[in-house]
Amino acid sequence: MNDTLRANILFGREYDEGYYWKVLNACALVDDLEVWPNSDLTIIGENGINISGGQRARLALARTVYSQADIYFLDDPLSAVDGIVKRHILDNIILSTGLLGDKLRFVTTNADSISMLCNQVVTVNNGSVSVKVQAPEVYIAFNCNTVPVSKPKEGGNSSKELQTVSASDKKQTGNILNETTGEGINTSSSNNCNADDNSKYPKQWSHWDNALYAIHIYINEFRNLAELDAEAPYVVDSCRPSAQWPPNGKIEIRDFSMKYGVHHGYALKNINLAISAGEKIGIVGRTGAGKSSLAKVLFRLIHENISGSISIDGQDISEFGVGDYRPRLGMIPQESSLFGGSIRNNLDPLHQFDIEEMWAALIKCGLAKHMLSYHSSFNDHDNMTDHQKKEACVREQWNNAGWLKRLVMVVLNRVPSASSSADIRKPHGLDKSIQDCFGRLTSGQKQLFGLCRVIMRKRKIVVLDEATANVDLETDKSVQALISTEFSDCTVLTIAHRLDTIMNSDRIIVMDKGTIAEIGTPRELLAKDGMFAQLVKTSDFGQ
Ligand SMILES: Nc1ncnc2c1ncn2[C@@H]1O[C@H](COP(=O)(O)OP(=O)(O)OP(=O)(O)O)[C@@H](O)[C@H]1O
Repeated sequence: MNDTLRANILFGREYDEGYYWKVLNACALVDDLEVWPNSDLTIIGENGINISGGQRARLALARTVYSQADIYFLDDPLSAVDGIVKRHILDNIILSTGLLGDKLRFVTTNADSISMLCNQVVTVNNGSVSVKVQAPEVYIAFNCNTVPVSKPKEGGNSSKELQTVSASDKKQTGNILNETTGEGINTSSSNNCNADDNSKYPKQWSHWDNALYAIHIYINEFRNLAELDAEAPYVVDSCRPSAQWPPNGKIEIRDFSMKYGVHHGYALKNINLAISAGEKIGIVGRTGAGKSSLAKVLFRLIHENISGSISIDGQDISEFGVGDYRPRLGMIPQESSLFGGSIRNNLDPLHQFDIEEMWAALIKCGLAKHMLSYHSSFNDHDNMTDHQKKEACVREQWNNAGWLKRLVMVVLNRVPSASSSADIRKPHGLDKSIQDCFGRLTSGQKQLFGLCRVIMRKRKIVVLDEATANVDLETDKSVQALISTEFSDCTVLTIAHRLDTIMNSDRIIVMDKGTIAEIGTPRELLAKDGMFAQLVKTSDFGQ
């Protein structure tokens, strides 16, 4: 909700100060409060737009823990946080030593290191289910000392100050974009919340209250849009990138600092960084450390309260219009957005690519087989020969062509052979709606679509922001292998909590409180035995 952090956690329940701070501490949220202008009374935007992915996940966890239910379903609650915070949450919430220690807990996970700690493991594989009852591994509590137990200094608790913040907390364009395309928080369910469509609202609210609340949000959204600061110009006629820009992908960041608002702490503080063309960089750090903020400034999503410069291949990026600049970089965000409509329109809304390119990308990302699985000729797309795949593309092109294009295809001898009688456009070609082909997409499948889009566009600089956090380890490995072949000559910046994802990087950056705390090859950083080594020790990778 567009309300304070506290209201988002209480969610209509009474404020029990002692238990509330216990929950905040157990969710490792106390540290985060230091950089927010009004501690736990800071307004977090609709869908948690003002906070990081890991902070959103921990807020949802705090809400459900605060509700004191008897039975908990925690849907992959730890995938968005780093190893140290993960341990903290296991100790303080999920395991027998934690706040939920005496409750029945169902936890979905793709990490063996977590299932090892459970009494029963239900494995779901291709629709079949197996159950194993086990003695949980003895867990040695990890003393991470990350969070003070006391509540932080009382800062801006007066409603007056609250008003000040909400009035000055104007939205950035990037946030509005995120907000209109984002999916909102997946809260874990508890028996104190309505689990239906109204789960967003406190239980005691009537439908009228809900309707009024919705209208309130609607009006506020318009107000926010009206108050939106003008972005940098879309196109600057005197400085336009050539079609091939950037030629190499070398990045230089000098003395760069950024705040999300005048009342906020620094999200990025005095960043100095030189990345060579083609280098593969892993970016890690505690949740809220500034990793996504670094990606945002690279895409020029933040315009105010910034200082310093960023250049790519020697060109200061602030000199370009944002409309010219942003599409030159590739990005797979924490949550890829898809919209209703055909697969074709989702991959290529501007109709810039031909069908072969789209199919090739879908095949590489392992999505094509879903689309073809019902078709008799292509029951198992993985088993199709290259020739058959090519035939499928030609058939698709033929099916979609008007008479003139078919004529051109005849002249170019690109007519589908009689043997490829399958009309793959119907019912499972690119014009099929995403929903019809995939039903409800998993977050992992959405990410694969994001990858598909980037593969088609072949950018020299690609940023992956927790792109594979929600896919299982095996898929993550194949995605990483795909990235290393597809983007071998590109500069790739990979933000990840899961260390397997970035262990093969040329260099690793460890971020901490908006600064670059460590930088070096994985080997150098391990030998240094600093923050990176600590993250490795606390991660599944370390085990
Ligand atoms: N739009 C925003 N407005 C205000 N503060 C923000 C906004 N986005 C992020 N922040 C704050 O900036 C800090 C850095 O956030 P960022 O998203 O860069 O962290 P992160 O390292 O990517 O975290 P995570 O691993 O949880 O995704 C956090 O304290 C966060 O609360």
